[in-house]
Amino acid sequence: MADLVEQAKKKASYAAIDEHINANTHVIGIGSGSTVVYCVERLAQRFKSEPGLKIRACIPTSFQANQLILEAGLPLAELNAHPVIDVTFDGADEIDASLNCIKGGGGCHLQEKLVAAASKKFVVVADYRKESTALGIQWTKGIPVEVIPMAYVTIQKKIQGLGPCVTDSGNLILDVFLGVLTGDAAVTDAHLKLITIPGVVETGLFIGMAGWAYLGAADGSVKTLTNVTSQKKQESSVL
Ligand SMILES: O=C(CO)[C@H](O)[C@H](O)COP(=O)(O)O
Repeated sequence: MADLVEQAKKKASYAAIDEHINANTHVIGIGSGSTVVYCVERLAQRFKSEPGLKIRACIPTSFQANQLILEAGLPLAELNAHPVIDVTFDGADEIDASLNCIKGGGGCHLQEKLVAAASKKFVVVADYRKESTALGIQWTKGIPVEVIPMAYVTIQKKIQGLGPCVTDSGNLILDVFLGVLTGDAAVTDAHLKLITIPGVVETGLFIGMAGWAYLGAADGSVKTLTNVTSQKKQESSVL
């Protein structure tokens, strides 16, 4: 089982890198979690063996991603130096039919969302366990919500989340279960309900950002899902 899941993560990651990295890809966002490890592995293989690739900068979304980039010998840079990213690869905790995602199971969703929002293309990589018809079915631990420490108790009274854990930005994470979110409107409502509370910095709901999802299956195949509306919105929002 564990081997099948790791194989699925690897196959999905390799397919995503091979389809989205070419001679015109210069700035790449690197997400966080166990699946993107394989993206960085494949990226480094190609960077070292294909002189035609002109990768100038890899932008991390966490301390973990920072170290992955450094250890792979890829060029590390920060978002402030490269505010427009060609493509970002990231994992997800759950992905619905519109490619809306719950992210932040690793506590990195604030920086992940900043990098995703600066990217012309946002590509999600995951294994078969993450695909869902509605958010909240597969990932039942709740939506990760990043809050500033001073507001932790007042916010917890309002939304009854479980936590906290400390993020790379020095904030706290509360996990808030709002039930099963069926359809784009329900996902947006849940995000708005949380983000409008004073002291909430970001939610783990990534709405209309992912244009592609590569999902590794247990049989070794990779399923590709696309959302053309999100692709266009994402590309136009960073230009
Ligand atoms: O959002 C994330 C971290 O904040 C991760 O991308 C998400 O938790 C998926 O991780 P993994 O690839 O290990 O399943």
